[in-house]
Amino acid sequence: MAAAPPTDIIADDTPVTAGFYHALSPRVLLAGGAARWPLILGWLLSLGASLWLGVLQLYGGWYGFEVNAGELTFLLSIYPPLTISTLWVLCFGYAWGASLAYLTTFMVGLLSGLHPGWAMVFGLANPLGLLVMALVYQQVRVSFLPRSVAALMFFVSISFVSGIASATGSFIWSYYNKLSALGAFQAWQGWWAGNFLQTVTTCAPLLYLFGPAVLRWRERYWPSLASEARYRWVWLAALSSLAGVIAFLWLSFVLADRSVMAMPGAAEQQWQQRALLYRDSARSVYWVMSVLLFAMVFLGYRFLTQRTRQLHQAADRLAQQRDLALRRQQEAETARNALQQLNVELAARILEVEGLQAQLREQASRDPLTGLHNRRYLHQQLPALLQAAQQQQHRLCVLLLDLDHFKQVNDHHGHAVGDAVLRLFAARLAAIVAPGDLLVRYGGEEFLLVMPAADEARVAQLLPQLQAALDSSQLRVDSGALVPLAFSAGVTFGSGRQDSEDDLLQQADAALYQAKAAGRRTWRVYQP
Ligand SMILES: Nc1nc2c(ncn2[C@@H]2O[C@H](COP(=O)(O)OP(=O)(O)OP(=O)(O)O)[C@@H](O)[C@H]2O)c(=O)[nH]1
Repeated sequence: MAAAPPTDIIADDTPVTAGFYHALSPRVLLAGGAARWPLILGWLLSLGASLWLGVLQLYGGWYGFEVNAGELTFLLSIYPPLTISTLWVLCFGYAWGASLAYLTTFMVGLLSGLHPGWAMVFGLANPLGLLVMALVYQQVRVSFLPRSVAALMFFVSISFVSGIASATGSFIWSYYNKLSALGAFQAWQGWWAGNFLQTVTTCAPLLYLFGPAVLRWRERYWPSLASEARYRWVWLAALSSLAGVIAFLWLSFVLADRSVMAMPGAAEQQWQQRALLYRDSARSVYWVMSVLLFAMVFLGYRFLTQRTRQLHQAADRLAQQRDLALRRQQEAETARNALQQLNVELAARILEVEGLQAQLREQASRDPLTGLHNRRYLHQQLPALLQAAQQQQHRLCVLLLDLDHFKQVNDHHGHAVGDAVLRLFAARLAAIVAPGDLLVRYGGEEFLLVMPAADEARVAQLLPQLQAALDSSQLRVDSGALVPLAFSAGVTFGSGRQDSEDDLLQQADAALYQAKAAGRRTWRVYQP
């Protein structure tokens, strides 16, 4: 046995197993489901049982219990097929139970001798009552499993309204059988009261005991969430209930009135009988009205609480969505800030990298020993200097300077002294360089000086000045000996034609060769 749900009113997404009306439509059934055939077989068996019970009743001649309420005597009608079809309506949907009720009543009507046309109309009574029940349960979402006092009270109230709607069949019956007014009145009383009591006393316990298991079985093969209550047909449910009540009142009074008027005789005793009939019928109406009033108030209350709860849930959902949106916004803000920070850091890193690249470029163009630019730098700069000289139509002066007998310095005093000599020579050279001149360490002990604006006179002044500076440098080694420092130089001003870089370098080299050949510590100018 399933545990009782915590409350009989549950949110919209409550599953069918909690006992909320949710029709298993033929469309769903056609779509499949492993238990499709067992379900159809069950329905056919129910139809067979209904017919069998109906026919048994017909031929057994038993239609219910006779009730004596003072002057009112009526047959409390019992109709077993109604219980079976009500259970089908609640557990599987209106169509299942209504079709079952209609077919059974139609067949029983035919067998009882009703004209087929009348039997067709007669069969509609119970489906009408079941419609009221299905409609109310669909719209006001209260569990039809009577597993709480509230759910049971609700079930009783709906059974009453449904019973009255089902009792419309009694008029067809009375009309067709040409019953007297009193007979029709009795039939009507017995019919609705019977329907009502039968539903409450049979369906409620059966639903209580077996409902959960049946719904679990259904849920296993056709899992579905109860559809959302939209209150679209609440007015219809309310109207049909109201129509049932009005019909009940009207019929009670009209039928009682007709019954009394149809009573024969005018003796005192007969008048007394009439009065008693009126009294008893009025009393039954009061009772029923009390029950109805209670049911209406209860229904209205359930409806309102349910609606309020839904509105609360909707408000909560909205608040949650708003909070979520706010949180998202804050997260986006944080992400944006972080991104901006990253951008700033990235820009700083790019600057750093650019600085490092410039540093690397600078390092790559420098000679680490002397700190002068290197040959690589010369080849980067010389084309521009040459082009500028050619455009301005002046001669470019290129000097190639080479230390004399430098190998001996290395050999006699060691490499460290050789390095010191190279640094000293570079420093003296740098001292005579004018802005705009280009000085590089060209090779081991070779240096190249490009002077865009120098002429022979300037060279003739500069080189002796450089030798003098070297002579006065007095580089003394640990042994106390002075290291002799002299250089030779080859100078070119070009060949007078369109010289290339290589031409100029070869010319300077050739002039240097001549200077060396001339005994060193001298310089020569290239003669084209
Ligand atoms: N200490 C030191 N020696 C170097 C460096 N670069 C080249 N040398 C040396 O410079 C010397 C050049 O020798 P040579 O080409 O014979 O020239 P030289 O001895 O000066 O002879 P001439 O040029 O004909 O006067 C070699 O012994 C190289 O090892 C350097 O960076 N440091």
